[in-house]
Amino acid sequence: MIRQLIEKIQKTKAPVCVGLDPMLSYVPEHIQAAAFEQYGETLEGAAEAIWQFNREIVDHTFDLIPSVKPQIAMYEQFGIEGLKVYKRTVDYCKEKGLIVIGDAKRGDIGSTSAAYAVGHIGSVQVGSKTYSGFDTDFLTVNPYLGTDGVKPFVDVCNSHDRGLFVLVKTSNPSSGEFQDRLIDGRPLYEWVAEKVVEWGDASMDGDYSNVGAVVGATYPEMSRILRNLMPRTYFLVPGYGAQGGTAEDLKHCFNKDGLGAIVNSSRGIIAAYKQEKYKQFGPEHFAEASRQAVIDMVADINRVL
Ligand SMILES: O=C(O)c1cc(=O)[nH]c(=O)n1[C@@H]1O[C@H](COP(=O)(O)O)[C@@H](O)[C@H]1O
Repeated sequence: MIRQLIEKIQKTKAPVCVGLDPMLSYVPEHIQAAAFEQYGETLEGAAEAIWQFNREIVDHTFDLIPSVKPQIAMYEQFGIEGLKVYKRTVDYCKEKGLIVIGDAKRGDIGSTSAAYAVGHIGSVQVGSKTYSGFDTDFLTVNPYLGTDGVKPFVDVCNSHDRGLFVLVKTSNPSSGEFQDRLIDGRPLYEWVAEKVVEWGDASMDGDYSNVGAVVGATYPEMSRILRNLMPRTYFLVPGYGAQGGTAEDLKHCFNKDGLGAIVNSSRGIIAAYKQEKYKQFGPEHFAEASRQAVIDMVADINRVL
């Protein structure tokens, strides 16, 4: 699967991923009003509004980008109606030729991880039939439970040619609280990085492994160390834009060939029309603002590669 992602990155010349993290407050009034008119101010109405919002953003950006990353929490807040829109969004993006990174940060004891893996990137047996529940191409995974919590994801990844991005050094302000703690003289994120390499050894797909790593854009010095420790691991890099990460901060995430990382921006793209820089588009043309924000992000990143 990583091979397909890389091919799309090369074709679009855009090592970026649009984060489909819709909050209702980002959805322009006219879309909310139409959805509420149809379904009332209900969870269904909210879900319809975020679906219409997502669809327009995807329609205005799919030709520029290789991938999207829907964050499942934004859908789960609307319960089952939200989850239906998560799935609808995944399917729509795949129809448009995009690689879909499901951001669910799953990880549990082995048997539970196996069920998560089946539901998100694998397939489930129902009598004589098999079904792929969410059917995303990649899934984000939390490695806190250790090898037996991660292995079921790797197994499904190998059997279904899918990919993972395992949390190694996250972008948030408190990420150092545990991740930077020294164990036998080395920070925890380095120990995790070595495990990610080990877990991914049997999942090579071309020059890179299907088992990737999440490395936040907000800690550039650490990304330099991690790039050296994990030369054949693809990085999913969140934290650009809304969290303060800049193009300069991303340099170390990439290998010399310009590959090795895909940079996510969610709010910076989907809520671009709310920023001063893109205000001229107005809420009616929010998706055009998102398109311009993608064009600007790609140019900004390519400038430092
Ligand atoms: O796994 C992730 O994608 C992730 C890891 C991390 O370290 N930091 C991080 O922000 N994310 C996700 O990346 C997205 C960032 O959103 P923006 O800050 O709006 O660009 C959200 O969906 C986060 O859940």
